[in-house]
Amino acid sequence: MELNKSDSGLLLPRRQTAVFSSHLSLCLFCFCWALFCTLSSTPNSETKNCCIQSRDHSPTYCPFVFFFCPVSGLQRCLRRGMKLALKPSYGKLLCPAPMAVITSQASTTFCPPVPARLRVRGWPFSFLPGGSPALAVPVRAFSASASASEFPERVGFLGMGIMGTPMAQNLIKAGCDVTVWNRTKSKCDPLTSLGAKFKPSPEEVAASCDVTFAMLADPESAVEVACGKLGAANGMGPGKGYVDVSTVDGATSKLIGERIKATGALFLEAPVSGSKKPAEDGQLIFLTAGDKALYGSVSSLLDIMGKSSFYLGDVGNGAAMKLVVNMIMGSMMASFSEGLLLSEKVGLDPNVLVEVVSHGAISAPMYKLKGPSMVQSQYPTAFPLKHQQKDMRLALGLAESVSQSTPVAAAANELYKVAKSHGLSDEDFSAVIEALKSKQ
Ligand SMILES: NC(=O)C1=CN([C@@H]2O[C@H](COP(=O)(O)OP(=O)(O)OC[C@H]3O[C@@H](n4cnc5c(N)ncnc54)[C@H](OP(=O)(O)O)[C@@H]3O)[C@@H](O)[C@H]2O)C=CC1
Ligand SMILES: O=CC(=O)O
Repeated sequence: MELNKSDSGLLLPRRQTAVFSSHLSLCLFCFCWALFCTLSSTPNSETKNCCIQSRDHSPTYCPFVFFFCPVSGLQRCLRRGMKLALKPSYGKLLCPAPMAVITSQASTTFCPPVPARLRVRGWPFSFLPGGSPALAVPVRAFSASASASEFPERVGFLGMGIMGTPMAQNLIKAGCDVTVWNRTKSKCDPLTSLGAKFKPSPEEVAASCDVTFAMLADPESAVEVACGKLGAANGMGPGKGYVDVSTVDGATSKLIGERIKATGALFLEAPVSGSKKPAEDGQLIFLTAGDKALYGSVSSLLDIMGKSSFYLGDVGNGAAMKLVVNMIMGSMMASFSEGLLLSEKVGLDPNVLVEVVSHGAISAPMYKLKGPSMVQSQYPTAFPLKHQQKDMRLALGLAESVSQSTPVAAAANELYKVAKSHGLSDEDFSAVIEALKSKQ
């Protein structure tokens, strides 16, 4: 085919040049802005105690942060004296180097708040190393952008277990007005001592809040708390939202969603990936599906509790994604357990196996985290074994529903069942290794 010179020979390079120059101008602008911010700001009484820090607390200067500071509305958070944690993912997107401690150079005089609708998530990052986050997921790139004025006014939290407690704590620490409930009331005490309100039933929590989160053990408890006699649905209505972050199957999630939506409220399923420590550190991954409007209005809250979130469409997709992820995780842990025991039986040091694995392609944070304690037969509970077995069971049901063969997961599930029968339900799921020991 004959090529049109003006189309292929000239215009394309020109376009590239234009893109390059616009990026260059933007970078130049960022630099000037950063310089201006640094020179013109004088920490005042409102800001001098505030800082933004990455998790590694390394005091590296990053000009991009100064550029995004006014855009992100960070000022309003700073004015309220909040200490904001800039998450690693945010840092990576903004800056090629690990970063950053930014003392509050950003003064209120040059950082006027910008309305939320003008805050575009994603586009500014496309020219930075690593490309646009939008390519991978709708990453909440402006994690630090949530100012208190954008939070839903009153937030309810139902279920103060291993996960619910730190999640609610992070909301309280971020300045949200939180009301809690738990079946065992005493577990609410650490939250109320941090400033949370308490209501004696899920219904009353939902009635007194704009949005209510639920973090419950399993499908049965999730349904009971949402749809039972004093369930949250009784307190829901138009203008409210219910976000179920428990790990349940799609059918359960749909049932709860329908009950909630029948009241005129919105529903979002948002199971989380990440265990006790990520929950404490606000580093969870939300797998959401359902009402997109609710996803939008709770995004600032998800930002506080997590490092990223995925919106997956219709209710059921979040649950399915979570079950697939946990099915893989459960099989990985069972296989790792076999490897540890085999290495020991043939005279190798299982600690060295953990080290070897950590250097190669099958390296996983989970092995590094749990391996050393498994070698010592210690299983401090982060993710209870009974919940892992529940997830295997639900994942196998999901596979069955679409006739997908999952023999590895089925075998792993049997091991978790054996471990449960040995009284290990409330131990960490890494205690599944004990099921292999007792077989020998
Ligand atoms: N732990 C982890 O690492 C992770 C867990 N998950 C999932 O999150 C959910 C919660 O996990 P986690 O916090 O670890 O679990 P916990 O067992 O620590 O907490 C379970 C919560 O559910 C409540 N609950 C149980 N049964 C009922 C019931 N019948 N009626 C009312 N409330 C009930 C418990 O109340 P009470 O205190 O009264 O018993 C408690 O608040 C599970 O679905 C789990 O699979 C997801 C990611 C990670
Ligand atoms: O569901 C458990 C997790 O670690 O994720």
